[in-house]
Amino acid sequence: MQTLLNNRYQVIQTLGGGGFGETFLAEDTQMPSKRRCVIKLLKPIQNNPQIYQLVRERFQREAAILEDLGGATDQIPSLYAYFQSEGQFYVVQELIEGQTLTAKFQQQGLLSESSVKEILVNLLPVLEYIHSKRIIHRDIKPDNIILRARDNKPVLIDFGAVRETMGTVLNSQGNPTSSIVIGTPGYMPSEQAMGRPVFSSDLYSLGMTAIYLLTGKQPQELETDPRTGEIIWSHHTLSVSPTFAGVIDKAIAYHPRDRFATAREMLQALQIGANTFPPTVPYVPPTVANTPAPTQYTIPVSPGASHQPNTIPVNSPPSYQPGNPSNPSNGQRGVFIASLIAGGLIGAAIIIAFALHNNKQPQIAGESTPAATESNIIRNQPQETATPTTSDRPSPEAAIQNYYANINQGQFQTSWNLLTPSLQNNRKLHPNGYLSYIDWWGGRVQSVDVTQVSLVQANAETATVDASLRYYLKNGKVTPASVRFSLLWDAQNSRWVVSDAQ
Ligand SMILES: Nc1ncnc2c1ncn2[C@@H]1O[C@H](COP(=O)(O)OP(=O)(O)OP(=O)(O)O)[C@@H](O)[C@H]1O
Repeated sequence: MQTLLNNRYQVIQTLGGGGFGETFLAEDTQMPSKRRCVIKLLKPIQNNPQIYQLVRERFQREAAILEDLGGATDQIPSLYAYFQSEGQFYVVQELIEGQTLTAKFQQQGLLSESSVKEILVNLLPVLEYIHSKRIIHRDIKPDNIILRARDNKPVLIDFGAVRETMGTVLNSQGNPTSSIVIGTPGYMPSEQAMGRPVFSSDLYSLGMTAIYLLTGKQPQELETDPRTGEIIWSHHTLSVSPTFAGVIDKAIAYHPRDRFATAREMLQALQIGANTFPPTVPYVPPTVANTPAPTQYTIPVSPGASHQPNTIPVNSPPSYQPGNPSNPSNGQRGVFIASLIAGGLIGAAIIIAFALHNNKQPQIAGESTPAATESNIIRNQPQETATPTTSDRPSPEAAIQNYYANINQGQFQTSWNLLTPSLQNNRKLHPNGYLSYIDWWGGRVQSVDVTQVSLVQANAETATVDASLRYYLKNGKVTPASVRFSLLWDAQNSRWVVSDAQ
């Protein structure tokens, strides 16, 4: 019989091993039940003091975290003991009987939306708790979540990578240094890869885990949108609702600022997001034609070379100058339109924006390019509104087209990010923020046709555009609308963003 570890633990089998250690299944011979446990051995490399120090810290950290956290929730293994023996470090912890999400996927293939949602809903409170302790897990991935056999609850393991945000490391000058990069490529967001994880880094990793379960694709196998940097994944699954996809998209947004700020927010989004909340705004369609919804509207979109990969709030928005109301005849359209706006403008003219932009053609008002002609772009006051310094910008009309093109392509996170924060936070339009937005655009609207776009005014910082839209709703109805958009020039990202719609 093998000697007992620490005179107490009988190793039964090896569960895994990595660069810094090994994990064993063992039996506690000093407990009456001979209960089984998991022992993690961390092996420092003796001749490398830096690594020795890192491993030692990792060991102590995992033990302390498990002691603190594991006692408070049963979805984190409890710490049973930790000890040092012959220069090696051991952590003894609760054995979670069940299978990792990786094993589950390998056994049963793709998981359904409802199964994945259940996992997220059950895991997010654990993350909320960890984050409330100012701890970032940093290595959430299918391998580190075990579905417990007895109740199917997800249990989070492997706390060797956690970073306590309070425990910033100081360098020799006494300045805080960024933490050592720990995490799994693909599952960790870019800020974490740069050594600066934030709480929403864990939400990103959880979102990537969900995508793996829904699509079977590892993060490296997924494409990204060259214009926005966002990950494109939903076409790999046929059975995910736009609302659920929207929640995951928000979790995995490239920039932390575009993600859910907290685990609770993401949890609420999942709980509310089951299409149970009312439409974005109450609306009565002005006219309804019973024409069938068209097949998926597709618009050629060229990657715009000058477009930055991500969304940054617009800097100091200039004050909005309302233009003349256009087509004021329809008294019902206000609220409806507002929701639309928020939702999505675009349709066809991306072509124009990019064609014009890429060709570096000066945007001479009144000059009609072939693309513009195709898209029925009209400029009402061409000579007066042209801005001499903005000749190589995308046109405001094209920005509106681009907005709706994103919606038609299901890129709701991207279109949402084309709204100014104040429009995003407009509770009349979006009572539940982004959730209301995706509920409307993803849940109820099949596509939007931009039948006409006309420039009302433009200067270096603001523009006003009138658009005629046609909404093809999922219930088969078709609803026309006229909307006046206010746009602001976002110099940082070289694009127009929508600040208002009426
Ligand atoms: N508390 C636990 N209960 C049940 N199984 C566990 C527990 N902790 C780890 N395991 C399993 O042991 C195996 C090894 O896990 P562990 O995460 O410790 O090592 P690793 O993944 O090889 O290394 P790393 O720490 O670098 O991620 C995995 O299959 C994991 O699911």
